[in-house]
Amino acid sequence: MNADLSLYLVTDAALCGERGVIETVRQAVDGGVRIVQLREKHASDREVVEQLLALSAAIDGRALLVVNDRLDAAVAARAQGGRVDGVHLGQGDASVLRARQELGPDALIGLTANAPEHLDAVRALPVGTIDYLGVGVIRPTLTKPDHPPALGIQGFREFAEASPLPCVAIGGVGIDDIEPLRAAGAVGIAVVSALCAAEAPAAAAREFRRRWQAASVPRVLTIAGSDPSGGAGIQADLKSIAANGGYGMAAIAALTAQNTRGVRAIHVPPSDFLQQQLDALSDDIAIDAVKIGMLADADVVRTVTAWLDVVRPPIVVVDPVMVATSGDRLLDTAAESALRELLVRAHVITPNLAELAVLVGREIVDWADALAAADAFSAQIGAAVLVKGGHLDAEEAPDALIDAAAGVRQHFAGARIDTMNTHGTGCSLSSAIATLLARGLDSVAAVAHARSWLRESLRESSALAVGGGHGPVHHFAGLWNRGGLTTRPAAADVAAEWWDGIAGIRAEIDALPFIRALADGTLQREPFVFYLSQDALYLREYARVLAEAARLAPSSAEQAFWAQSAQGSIVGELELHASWLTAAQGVSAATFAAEPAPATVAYLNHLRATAFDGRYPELIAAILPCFWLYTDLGERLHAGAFGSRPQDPHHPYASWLATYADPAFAEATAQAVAYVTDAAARADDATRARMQRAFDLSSAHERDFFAAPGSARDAT
Ligand SMILES: Nc1ncnc2c1ncn2[C@@H]1O[C@H](COP(=O)(O)OP(=O)(O)O)[C@@H](O)[C@H]1O
Ligand SMILES: Cc1ncc(COP(=O)(O)O)c(N)n1
Ligand SMILES: [Mg+2]
Repeated sequence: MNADLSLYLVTDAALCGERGVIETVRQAVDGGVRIVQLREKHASDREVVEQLLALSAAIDGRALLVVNDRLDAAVAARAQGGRVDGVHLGQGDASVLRARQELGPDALIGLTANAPEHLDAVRALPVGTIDYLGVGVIRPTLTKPDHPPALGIQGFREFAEASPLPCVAIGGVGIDDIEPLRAAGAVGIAVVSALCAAEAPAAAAREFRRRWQAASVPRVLTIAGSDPSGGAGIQADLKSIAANGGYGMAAIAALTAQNTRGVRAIHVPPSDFLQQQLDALSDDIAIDAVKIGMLADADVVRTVTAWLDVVRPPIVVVDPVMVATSGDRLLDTAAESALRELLVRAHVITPNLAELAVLVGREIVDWADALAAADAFSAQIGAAVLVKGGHLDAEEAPDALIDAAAGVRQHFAGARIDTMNTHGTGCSLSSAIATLLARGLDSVAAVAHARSWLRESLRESSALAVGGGHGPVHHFAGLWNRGGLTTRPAAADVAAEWWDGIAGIRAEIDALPFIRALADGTLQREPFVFYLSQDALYLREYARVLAEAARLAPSSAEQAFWAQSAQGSIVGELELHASWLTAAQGVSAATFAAEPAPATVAYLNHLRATAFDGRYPELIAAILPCFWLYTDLGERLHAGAFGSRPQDPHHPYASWLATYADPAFAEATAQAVAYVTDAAARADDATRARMQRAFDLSSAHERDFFAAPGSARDAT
């Protein structure tokens, strides 16, 4: 059974009040009710038949219609041309076997059940006698005064698990029961008072529907053409649906032989084969949204239109594909008038500028003109029109959603992304919108969300290397980046990986006698002065390397950052000289040999060689350990690591300990880490690997630099 029972309205004339049952149902169906049960306990058969006919007209195929108990009225209403889909019977009502016999195999027949013996009775019936069970009550309710004991969510779950048939939850269901009931296996929820007694049944239904949709994965069908290169058509649609949280299905309307450069051939299978694909789906699967793309010719368009009229999917998004990005025609000119019949059945259509011009039958001169045309066309077809500005000759690539009937005129601004990879953007966008609508977003939110997803996929498209023409967008860029699946990691992941990668070196630094003695103040004056002199020599050259990074920086912000760091490094050198002179009092002359020690030379040679190569990413990766390791060590020493006592006025190296715990230095380090790891995240694999090597090497040099002064502890 494929019937959509998700939001099931049971009528109650008393609760509908002056508005009446017919009008209440009309509004509730506007809001997304999928099945209506006329429940009329006291009216005569004749009156029930009349009501069914009126309801059938008001629903107009947008939802299913069944009648409670009155099998004869259902048969009579059908005989008078009403669309009555079936009956819902209680345990004491007419025989389900007789109902099946009189209404035929396609009718929808439901049965109320709430006890284990009811399930035994159902199992004893021939397969196909009943389509679903109405299971309840869930909570005590006034609309069924003689109701059995309430099942609650857990009782419903146990019942549904034991049931051989789909179960709709009924009786006292409130909006907050939707998620738990869906999780408990409900195929739908039946509501009486929350809709019948609502001040605005459409709005109430919309909210129920939204909550229902949000509680599970929507089933989204694309009817479109195949693009074997995977960037547009069916293939793009399925990726887009998956990337946006839907379960994707595809009925192939046409096949193309195309790649990123153009379309070579088109093959259109007989339209009755498309019909078979569509029927196979709708006979078995409740479809939450349909996206329609390339339809090739008038026969195909008419097949889809007729199928929509039977199935009435709750969401229909049509991308009126006429011409591919490459300029090739994807729809017969003869099919354009048939397309109009399809568009009036859509909820949202997504023409690009050229397609909009064809649809309105006139030239579009500019963006303002496009909006005016979309406004008129939206009123004409009764659907929302998303005009796409991808083909504008402008710095901006704006879109606008215009729904004349609903009074929606939403502009979406966005700077044009500098890329050739726009193959399939229209297909991908419309599928994303269909999926997000099916997830319960309203149209403006769905478009906004779909656009920001598409923009990210466009920005990241360079990660793919597909063809030499207009390449595809990277449908899963966001997902892979966030899930750590990608070869392009997030910056934070790079930072974590690199830092972990030097864990061994960091442990070796921590274990150095120099560090330990520095921390607890037992370090002799001589190795300390040696260290200061080497640090001063180092900083002078480090400043030049930083200046080189500033010269190579790709943005002025980064340029300024490295230039400021260079200046900071020079200031640091001058300060070291001053403290060195103070500290050196009483130190033997040999220690003042202001020649760079081997470890200093080695470190500086590595930095200068990297700078000389002129590759900015590697250079800043080589620069980073001096920031990062010092900040880390300084902060830990400041916090008392290894017995350091920075607040102790008698600690001989307290001022040194303070320098490296400076918050401004920590801030600069965070910025440096961000620049470097951002660059690494954006880089290709080979560059990122070279960056990490440069970073690792500098870290090892840091360790050797700390090791060089030796360990002699102060004897005093
Ligand atoms: N270079 C680009 N930068 C940003 N957005 C773009 C770019 N090219 C297309 N888009 C967006 O992609 C979507 C598809 O638009 P468009 O190219 O006009 O339609 P189609 O792909 O059907 O020809 C729209 O949301 C549009 O704004
Ligand atoms: C099978 C098929 N369908 C549609 C398009 C249009 O692509 P776009 O999304 O770029 O307009 C295409 N090139 N191929
Ligand atoms: Mg398109």
